[in-house]
Amino acid sequence: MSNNIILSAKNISKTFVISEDSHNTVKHRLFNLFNPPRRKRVEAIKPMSLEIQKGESIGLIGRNGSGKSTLVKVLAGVYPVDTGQLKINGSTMLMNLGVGMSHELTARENVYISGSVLGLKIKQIDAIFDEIIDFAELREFVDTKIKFFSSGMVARLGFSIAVKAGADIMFLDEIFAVGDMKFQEKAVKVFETSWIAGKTVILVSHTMETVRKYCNRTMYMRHGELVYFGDTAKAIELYEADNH
Ligand SMILES: Nc1ncnc2c1ncn2[C@@H]1O[C@H](COP(=O)(O)OP(=O)(O)OP(=O)(O)O)[C@@H](O)[C@H]1O
Repeated sequence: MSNNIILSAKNISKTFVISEDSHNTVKHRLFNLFNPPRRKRVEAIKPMSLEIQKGESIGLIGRNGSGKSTLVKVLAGVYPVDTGQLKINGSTMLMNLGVGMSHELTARENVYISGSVLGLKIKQIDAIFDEIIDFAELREFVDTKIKFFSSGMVARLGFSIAVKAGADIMFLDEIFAVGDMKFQEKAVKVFETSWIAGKTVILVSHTMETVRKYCNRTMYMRHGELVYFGDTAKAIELYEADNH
């Protein structure tokens, strides 16, 4: 892998097998004993190859169900690939509605666990702990189990950890869609500071303005296929043309 390439994927794919269970009442099940529910294959990620350079800010767009979340989960190592190879040259962090957070643990415990997963030592986490909690505006809830948090509060905690502890590659799945307006403004501000400069970011978003503003290249997905990966304006144009 060349020095500047932080992520390289060759022919990766991911298929889910789901059962189309229409037999969900007792009556249906009894009358269909010999006619089990059918299994359906969903090719969430059709074979694709891509390379991302260090420091790039990449947009990921596409309609609901086109495979965006599955792709970031595969690239972040949450799901194993079915085929192909994935090479990552650094630490990764996936931020969406609380993925990676343990709901039975408190905000404090989650900060320490996420920090260690990101490779920080306890002392390093101690040093940024207050900043994380204050940025997330969760001081009052620091010792509350996050299962009692709203989804926006969980997202705020995840985003604050990302901002303060940071991984080499940040996957941000619809982070601007969660959190209240005030927090969204704060999240956007982070993007406008130098934070984004040293990081490699993959931003999943349905808001074209955000993608246009912050992403130097963009991937457009349709039905699990990577239709286009390149210039952001062109990707948005293709997406909008398909959805007219
Ligand atoms: N864990 C899973 N098990 C089975 N099928 C799944 C799973 N996760 C996703 N899928 C299926 O894979 C396809 C792609 O879903 P995915 O969530 O990646 O789309 P998306 O582009 O992120 O959608 P959205 O914009 O709504 O978030 C969909 O058909 C979905 O039903």
